[in-house]
Amino acid sequence: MNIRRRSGVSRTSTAASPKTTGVRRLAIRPPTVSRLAGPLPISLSTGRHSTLGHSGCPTLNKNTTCLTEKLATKQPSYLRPTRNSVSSVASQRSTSSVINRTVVGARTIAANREIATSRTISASQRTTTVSRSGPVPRTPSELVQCKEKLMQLEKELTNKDDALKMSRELSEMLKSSLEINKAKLENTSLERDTLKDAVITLKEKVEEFRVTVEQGEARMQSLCDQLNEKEAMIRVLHNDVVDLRGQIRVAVRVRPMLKSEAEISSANFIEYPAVNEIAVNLGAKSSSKFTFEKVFTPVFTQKTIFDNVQDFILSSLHGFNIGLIAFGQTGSGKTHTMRGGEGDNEGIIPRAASYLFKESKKLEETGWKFQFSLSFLEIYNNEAYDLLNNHAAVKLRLVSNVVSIDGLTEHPLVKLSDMAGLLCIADKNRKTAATKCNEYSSRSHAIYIWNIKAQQESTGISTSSVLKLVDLAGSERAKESGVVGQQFKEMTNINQSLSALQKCISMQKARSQHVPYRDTKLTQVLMDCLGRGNSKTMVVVNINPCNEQATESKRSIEFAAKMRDTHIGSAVQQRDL
Ligand SMILES: Nc1ncnc2c1ncn2[C@@H]1O[C@H](COP(=O)(O)OP(=O)(O)OP(=O)(O)O)[C@@H](O)[C@H]1O
Repeated sequence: MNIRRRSGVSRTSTAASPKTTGVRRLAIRPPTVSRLAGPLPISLSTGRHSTLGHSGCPTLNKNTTCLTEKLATKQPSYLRPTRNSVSSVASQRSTSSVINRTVVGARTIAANREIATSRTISASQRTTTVSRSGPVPRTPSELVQCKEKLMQLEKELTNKDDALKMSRELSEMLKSSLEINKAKLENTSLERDTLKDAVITLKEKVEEFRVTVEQGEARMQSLCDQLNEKEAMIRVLHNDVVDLRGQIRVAVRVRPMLKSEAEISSANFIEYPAVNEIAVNLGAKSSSKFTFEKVFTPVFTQKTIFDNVQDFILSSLHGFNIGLIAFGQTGSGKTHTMRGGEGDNEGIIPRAASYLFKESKKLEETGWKFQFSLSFLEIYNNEAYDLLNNHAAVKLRLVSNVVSIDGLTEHPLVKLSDMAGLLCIADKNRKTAATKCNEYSSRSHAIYIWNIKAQQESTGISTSSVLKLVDLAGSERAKESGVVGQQFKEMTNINQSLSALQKCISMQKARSQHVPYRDTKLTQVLMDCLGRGNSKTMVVVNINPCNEQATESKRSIEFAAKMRDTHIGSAVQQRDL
């Protein structure tokens, strides 16, 4: 009976439709609507819970029922029905008792399920005020719908629960990440402070270093200035020494007798009374003694010869024009002295190349920079030819007392091996010319012109100078040699040029206003090395020791003595403007 009375109880949801159920809306205040979302097994007349749990729905398990009972006993006041709702329910009781029994059973099951699941709903979900209940199911299909809805709700609930779990986990992760970041931030702040301190220390050190560098630079500049001064002083002293030995220095070199000569000749007209003295004895009545800057006896090697001329050659790097001339009769050893052979037999020209490269490297350490270039000129029958350009003819011009050679090729010398290549070309061109004319090489003057440009950035000084290494033609006298025709012409030209050379040097000695440099091609080419303001000259007179050549040898020595006595004022360094 109790059950029947209670079976007329309508649902307590706020969403219950009074029209359908005949139950007036209960004044239920949220907050935990989700708990109350399904129909509850509550007797509206007594406010007590339904006891239909087990009997109304056999499938309902015991636990769920107990839960329902617990909930019902603890039902809050806002779930209790009003008086109006009770009377309304009573009027409906008889007509729908059967349905209600079923419905109530179903509602109890649903409510129990919902209550059971609602316990896991989060606090946020509990605040929702939406009612999930619909009209009370009256038919089995409605019941099924109700069940489906319930399942759907449960599913949603599970999903939300999962989402909540994930949110919680995420929140935990974010929390821990926040903690880590906080810790990191604190570390970063500490590091930043440490770095700030380090930067300040570094700045101080940089400043100290800058000051030290400035002081070092000033010291270095001062040392460089001192070095430059000393280097300039050394140059002056070096050139003073060279000048003291004479602006025109004359040396005599007597070559040894060749094996072939020794078989048919003897060499006893030359004597060496003292160091740097040579005596020529052509008989009891004709004996002469000469003194020179140097007398190189036959025992002197190619190396010792060069050692004696290298300081002279060095002056060319200091901005002075230098002329080193090999004079002598045919076969006296001029080419051997200047060009020489291979290895130990190398002459002055290849040795000068090595020396200039070596010395220029040393001077580069004091800030000097050098540029070298080379030209090879040949003068034959008073005409000039380029030995590095297929023996092409070139023209000499004198402009304001400065010689310029039109068409003469100039070849840069960057490294020592460049010189060797150019020497080969020159030798080849000379040989080719020699095949056309017998004894050609003895009849021509070969002039190796080494152009030197120097610059010192720190002082702004720049110089340009030239080193001319000359292998003159043989100096025989035409009349005495008895040659005729082409050979006579050659010999005449040779002797004219050699006489002009001697004349120019003599007139320079006499400080003549007019020195006839223009007279021959040879003197034109050599004029900047023959006593002009910035020049120094050295003549090596080569002597054939054989008695048969005694007269010609004596003449050569006398020629040398005349040049030796010539005095030319001190040389002046050739500075660029
Ligand atoms: N100091 C020396 N030691 C050994 N041999 C030498 C010496 N000087 C010259 N000779 C040799 O003597 C010969 C003639 O020398 P060289 O050709 O140099 O004379 P030259 O004066 O240049 O003659 P030319 O005027 O005909 O060119 C060569 O065979 C050379 O090798």
